[in-house]
Amino acid sequence: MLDSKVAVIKIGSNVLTQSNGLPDLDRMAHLVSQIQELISKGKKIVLVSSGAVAFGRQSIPLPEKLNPVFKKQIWASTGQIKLINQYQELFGKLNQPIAQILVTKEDFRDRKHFLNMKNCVEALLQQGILPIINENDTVTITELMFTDNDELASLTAAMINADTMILLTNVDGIFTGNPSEPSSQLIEKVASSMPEVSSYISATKSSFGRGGMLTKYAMAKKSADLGIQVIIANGKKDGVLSAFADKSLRCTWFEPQKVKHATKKWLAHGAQYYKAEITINEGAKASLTSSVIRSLLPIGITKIEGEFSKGDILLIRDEKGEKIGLGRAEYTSKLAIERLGQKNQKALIHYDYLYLFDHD
Ligand SMILES: Nc1ncnc2c1ncn2[C@@H]1O[C@H](COP(=O)(O)OP(=O)(O)O)[C@@H](O)[C@H]1O
Ligand SMILES: N[C@@H](CCC(=O)OP(=O)(O)O)C(=O)O
Repeated sequence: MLDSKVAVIKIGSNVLTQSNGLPDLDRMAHLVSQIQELISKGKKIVLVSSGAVAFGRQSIPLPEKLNPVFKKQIWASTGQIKLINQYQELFGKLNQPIAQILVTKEDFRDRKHFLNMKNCVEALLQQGILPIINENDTVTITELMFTDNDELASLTAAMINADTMILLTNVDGIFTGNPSEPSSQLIEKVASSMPEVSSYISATKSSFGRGGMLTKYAMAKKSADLGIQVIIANGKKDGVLSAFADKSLRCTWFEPQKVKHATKKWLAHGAQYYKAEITINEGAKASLTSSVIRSLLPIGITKIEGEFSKGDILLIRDEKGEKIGLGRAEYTSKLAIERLGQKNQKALIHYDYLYLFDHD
């Protein structure tokens, strides 16, 4: 495990909930004091906390037959107040100011929203205020939703250039089988050279969680590829964050790769957020994937599908239709179509805003 200066800590619903569904306020208080201890040691921490639906469900009984979307909206909107009030009370006792940030997927797609959000989080950290982020569950339904808060934590870690992401759940990490089976062993380290460990993970979720261990693994792997060390650990265990600080934590640790440029981190998460698609010819593909730094010029583009504005994310395909990367448009689709296949035109995607899936 490496030292950390800037960390995103994500707390799953199960960590904050007892098996009977009631909020686990003792656990919450214990985690709060450990987070505050890390902050007092000079660490910059952003907290991504689930729990709104769990807190709402516990206090607002709703008819079984009610539309599930309404149920979620009601529990999330009522539960978020309880959740944040509880954090306010607990951190308040330790004189730690907090801020609440509720976000949607759209806020990560739109470059302006993204930068506003990033600036806000950085300003809060600079003032010693702990940002507590959750999904704005009342407006995010179906395709607008993050897979779960592990995805949100991973996007946040990339956004603030965190060196560490800690995913706290109700098991010690990823096991070689069902964690409750005695024969299952904890996988302590995941390196990029290792074969996929996803085959060990079953789709079962803990009773109050949303994404399950598979999204945790996918997000952890992606973040580690971007240069962020990731820890999946048991938030139900006493002293979990203190053990992280003194490197004695029992967990699954993802070894970080070379740190990627901030913009490329934003793009790396853009796979689901792209606005339009472009196809490039073999020459352009060879040029982009060579070791020389190159931008994508209109002469190498053969097809544009969909409309886009300057700043939107574009998916790049090769002539066989294979997805090869993502990039940020330097100008509109209208201009790009006019310049398609032409020489001596400004690059549609500048190298600094280009992210290649396999060759980056
Ligand atoms: N191979 C595995 N190793 C560890 N946990 C696993 C594995 N396969 C499935 N799981 C399940 O994943 C659950 C954690 O994911 P999730 O329910 O999303 O938690 P959270 O609410 O903390 O996000 C564990 O409680 C465990 O039951
Ligand atoms: N935004 C939701 C959390 C959804 C979610 O991802 O939960 P979890 O899998 O426990 O991290 C809430 O606050 O209830």
